[in-house]
Amino acid sequence: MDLTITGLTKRFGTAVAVDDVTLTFDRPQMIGVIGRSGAGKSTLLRMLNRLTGATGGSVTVDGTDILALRGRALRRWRHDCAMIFQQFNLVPRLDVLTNVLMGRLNDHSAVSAMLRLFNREERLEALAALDRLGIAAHAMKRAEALSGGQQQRVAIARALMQDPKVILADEPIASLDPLNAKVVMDALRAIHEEDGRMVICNLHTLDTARAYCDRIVGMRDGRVVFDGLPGQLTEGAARDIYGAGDEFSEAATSTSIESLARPALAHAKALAE
Ligand SMILES: Nc1ncnc2c1ncn2[C@@H]1O[C@H](COP(=O)(O)OP(=O)(O)OP(=O)(O)O)[C@@H](O)[C@H]1O
Repeated sequence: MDLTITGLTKRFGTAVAVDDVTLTFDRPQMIGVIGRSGAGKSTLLRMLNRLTGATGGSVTVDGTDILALRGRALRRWRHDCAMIFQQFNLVPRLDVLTNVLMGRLNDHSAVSAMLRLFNREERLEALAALDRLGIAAHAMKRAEALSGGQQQRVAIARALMQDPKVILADEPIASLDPLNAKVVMDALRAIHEEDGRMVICNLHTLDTARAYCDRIVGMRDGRVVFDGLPGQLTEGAARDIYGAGDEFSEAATSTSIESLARPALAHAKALAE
């Protein structure tokens, strides 16, 4: 899979949120996008799945112009490109299983989804996705009864129901404590490694990006100011990205997730239980 972003720009009035960004992702890596608040990370991701329109530039996936898609073709792309949000975006009063089945909304009307008209095969698939994330035991609970880390895993299971080629995760751990952050990042990493899906993950924190990502893109004031391997992200490079002076401290961008060897999903599940 080849995702090519060329000269991508987004203006809100006179403010430039994303400024002439050019990036090529030519294989399904796990990519971290880092930068301080307001750097343009969310806007970049939202343009990729067309939640936000672009002001200029292009995005192509295997040669198809994503920004020109309409109707059925746009729905198909959104199906291929699942999005995970900081605030999980579950339906709090619905049970976990139905929330996961919502990942199939494209194949059902919203009405049949609310009436829970999913077939047995889909329900088993949703349960399997929850099991993979270590939370099948919570399938019949209301989503709002789960902890933040569990809710984010429900959101990941919902994304898996789309069988996406790309998972866009917009600050998926920003609302979580370090242990839950680790469980969620382990799950995203395992999904990337085991399924070969591309994961593009906005992160506030350097250490998480270094520990989990194959490639790191640093943004500052809407522009890409770093694009390299985790090992190339030196303190000097980090200073450039965060626009910090001598007072810069990596600790200020740390989630305290220890840079442990990445466990397989089964291990992540055990950790979470
Ligand atoms: N809908 C909008 N209307 C106006 N300005 C916006 C809108 N969305 C984003 N912006 C502005 O665009 C810039 C980039 O915002 P964006 O949310 O993409 O940054 P970010 O790096 O994701 O930040 P954070 O980590 O805080 O989410 C900011 O200056 C923001 O205020």
